Amino acid sequence: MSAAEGPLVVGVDTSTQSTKALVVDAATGEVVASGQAPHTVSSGAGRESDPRQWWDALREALHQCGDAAREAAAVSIGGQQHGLVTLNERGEPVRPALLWNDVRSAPQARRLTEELGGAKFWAERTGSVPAASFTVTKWAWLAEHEPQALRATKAVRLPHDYLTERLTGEGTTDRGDVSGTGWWASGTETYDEEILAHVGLDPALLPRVVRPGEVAGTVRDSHDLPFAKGTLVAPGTGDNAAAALGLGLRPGTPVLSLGTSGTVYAVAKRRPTDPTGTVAGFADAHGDWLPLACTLNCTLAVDRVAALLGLDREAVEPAADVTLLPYLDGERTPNLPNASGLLHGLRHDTTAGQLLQAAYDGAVHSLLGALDLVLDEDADRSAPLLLIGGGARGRAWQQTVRRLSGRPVQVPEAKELVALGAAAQAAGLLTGEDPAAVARRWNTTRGPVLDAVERDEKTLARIAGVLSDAAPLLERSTDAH
Ligand SMILES: Nc1ncnc2c1ncn2[C@@H]1O[C@H](COP(=O)(O)OP(=O)(O)O)[C@@H](O)[C@H]1O
Ligand SMILES: O=C(CO)[C@@H](O)[C@H](O)COP(=O)(O)O
Repeated sequence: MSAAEGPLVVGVDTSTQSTKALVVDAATGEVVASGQAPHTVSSGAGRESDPRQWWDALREALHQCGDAAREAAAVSIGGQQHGLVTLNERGEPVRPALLWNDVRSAPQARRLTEELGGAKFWAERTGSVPAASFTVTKWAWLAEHEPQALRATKAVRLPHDYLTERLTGEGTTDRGDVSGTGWWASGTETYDEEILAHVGLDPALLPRVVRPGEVAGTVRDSHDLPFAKGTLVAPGTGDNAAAALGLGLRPGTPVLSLGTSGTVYAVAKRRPTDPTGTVAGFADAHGDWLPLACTLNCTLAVDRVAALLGLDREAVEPAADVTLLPYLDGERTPNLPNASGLLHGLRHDTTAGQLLQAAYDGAVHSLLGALDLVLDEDADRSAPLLLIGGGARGRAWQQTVRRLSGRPVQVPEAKELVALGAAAQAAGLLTGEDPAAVARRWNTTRGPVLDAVERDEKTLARIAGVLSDAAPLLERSTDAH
């Protein structure tokens, strides 16, 4: 037996690149054991993963946790948002999942927006104007390109739903993750029958939306994970909503997450409805809202630039007048799904380190541009930004965010805030507490605060100028994609 004070809970983050599992003492928040296993994502025009890999990675991550995982009294799965998982009558994937960063459905996003009353209609109805990331556009893409796969589909799930269902045997989701589908009406908190009918998706194929604090099910008999039959399973949620829980986030505190995606968000009491489409009006996993802006090019794009230059990711030099828009995967914020990377201002004396710094600047510029839009008017604009995700460990990321935001930056010591948030949700099931209050009790935001420095307005203005002048080029796709 472990020496934990309280019951043990397991929190999982099944994100784009890997699945991470934490075994956490529900009384103290101490991480008793952890594990991580990678997934593969297809390259080329699309971004797809086989959902069965997520299960295998979960099994491997739990195996790394050793005996502690066997003692878990409750478990919760947080996962990458938006991915379209299509299952046949046996619950097997019909085809690989289409992921959030697959921009092939950009034409469907444009078409659906126009066909159903325009951007304002979508923002009012679902909280968001659908971009290529949203599940509804992926379903429309499948209908057009693979009608046979559509016909074989007997259940539609999100990534976290898929794993939860394999644990419990029941098709469930939660309000946080379902709010990123494009077929959930955020005003009424129900599936939107008009939108579903428009895209030819039978609501019977969709999972039940479990309420915050409700049990999604219990671990069933036949599985190959170390959990005992009957272990409680929490609703789970999307990864950003899980991190919000994991930080015990209160309204108005901004978060910047640097992972495969870059995201900026805050908890809000008011339901977001941004008709420009910059801010997605997600629900959180708690009963409030999570206005959020997301970029497709963050740590992977900058690491790629470093690799091309043959540099360590920390080998930056002050960026001079060179601008690099690192839109290697197309971009969502700003909405340029066909874009590719763009370099401007290269001179004989430009160094590789300056080019690398320019990539960081380009990635952070997009996120900070959306920061004011996700905050309510009464939010304190001088409060520290909470910096999380794998990139938050990097000094170059930290310094770039400080310089371009002009705000203090707090870097929590806790590394896996998505998995911690899932663990807090599982703990809340056992104790009846609000999961965000559990996370506050665990003191998950503890970590150094880096003072504010003067905001680098010159660099921000230069990047904005290149972005605006290069608009026609950035809207054009290259031949290969
Ligand atoms: N010490 C570090 N400095 C900078 N970046 C890092 C560091 N450690 C990990 N990363 C970056 O973090 C990314 C993974 O972040 P993570 O939040 O786990 O991603 P995701 O949840 O999207 O799979 C990797 O792409 C890597 O570039
Ligand atoms: O699409 C979004 C948010 O809308 C992404 O944030 C995904 O949820 C993927 O997350 P990571 O794998 O980067 O954590």
